[in-house]
Amino acid sequence: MIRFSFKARWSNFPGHNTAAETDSARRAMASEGQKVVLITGCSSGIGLRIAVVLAKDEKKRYYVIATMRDLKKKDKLLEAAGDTYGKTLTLQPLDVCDDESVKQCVSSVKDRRVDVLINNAGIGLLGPVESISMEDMKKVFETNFFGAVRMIKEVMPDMKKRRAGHIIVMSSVMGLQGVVFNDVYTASKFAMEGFCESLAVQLLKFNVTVSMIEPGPVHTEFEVKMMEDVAKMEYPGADADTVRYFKDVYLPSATDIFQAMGQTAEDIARCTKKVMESSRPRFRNLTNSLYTPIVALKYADETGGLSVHTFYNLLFNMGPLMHITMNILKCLTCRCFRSRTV
Ligand SMILES: NC(=O)C1=CN([C@@H]2O[C@H](COP(=O)(O)OP(=O)(O)OC[C@H]3O[C@@H](n4cnc5c(N)ncnc54)[C@H](OP(=O)(O)O)[C@@H]3O)[C@@H](O)[C@H]2O)C=CC1
Ligand SMILES: CC1=C(/C=C/C(C)=C/C=C/C(C)=C/C=O)C(C)(C)CCC1
Repeated sequence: MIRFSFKARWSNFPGHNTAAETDSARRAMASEGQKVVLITGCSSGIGLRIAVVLAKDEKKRYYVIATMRDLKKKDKLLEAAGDTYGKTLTLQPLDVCDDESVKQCVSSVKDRRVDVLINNAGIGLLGPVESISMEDMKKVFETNFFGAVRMIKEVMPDMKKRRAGHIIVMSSVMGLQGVVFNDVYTASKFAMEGFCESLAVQLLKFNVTVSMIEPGPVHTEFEVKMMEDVAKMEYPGADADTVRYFKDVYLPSATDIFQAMGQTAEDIARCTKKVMESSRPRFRNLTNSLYTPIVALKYADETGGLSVHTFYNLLFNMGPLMHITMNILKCLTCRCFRSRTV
């Protein structure tokens, strides 16, 4: 079992909200006409990049409240944010798994006005189900599903009252299509898709928009933690064949797919900004067109047979072919090839 991230108790961070940090974070205020954007999980990866891209908006249209559960990890964000910190970007502690932390953070926002909520915080979980404890599975749901739900519950009533707002959720292609050995992570993203698909209808009546962003593989800490964990994990409870399929069949294919199809956090941030700025934001937003055919399979055959058997064949019968295909794809999509042809 491989866990990409970890949850920590809010109260375990003595330095999480020092007076100096809070003062400096509060010095900046949203100017009139600026949209207040609250983002969860900004210590690294996609959340960090979205915060920076929005804070650096040329027209200064956004006032970004970048949040993270451990403010000791703020340096990477502040370095990337440069002189926007204290102007269009501010920092707040927030653990999406902690009721009190969520309430405190939203209450610290002037008039509780969050125009755009970006639910980005998330953790992964990979490996044979037999080897994963129920506790670890619950952590994934507590962060990816209940964490986002907790945030939505806190900001939604004010958005409904104001008849304005945009809720954005960092889902995944795994929110639309199951992927072998990602059973629990996939389930948490499916849960989010179902929750938001239902909520979007009610919220439309209040002029509040809901959008899902569905990236495929993205090169972030997520991938780094995965590779680190793979090297040291054992799989108690899983039989030798299953462990072999996971380590020798799935992992090499997943590595190929990351290399060939992987996007950057900057790609996802730009896509998210585009969704925010659209006059009619779409509900679903795949960030990687290479994934469209994979997701389309389930809509082409409502019995589910086509996707289950296609993925089975891709993984177990066409592994070497997939390796070659992914390398060709990697070559075709790499910037150096494009710069030589354009
Ligand atoms: N990378 C990928 O391939 C893809 C990722 N996604 C989704 O994108 C989102 C961001 O992931 P990514 O940037 O790749 O990964 P990272 O691991 O780089 O970032 C995850 C962020 O979530 C934070 N986080 C985790 N638990 C909590 C919590 N309880 N409260 C607040 N913050 C928390 C982490 O904080 P800390 O540093 O404290 O752990 C970190 O800032 C996730 O929802 C993920 O599921 C979707 C598709 C593909
Ligand atoms: C192995 C394999 C696949 C793997 C896909 C992967 C590895 C996707 C990763 C997505 C991520 C990391 C999403 C995060 O939210 C496919 C394409 C389904 C085809 C069948 C074989």
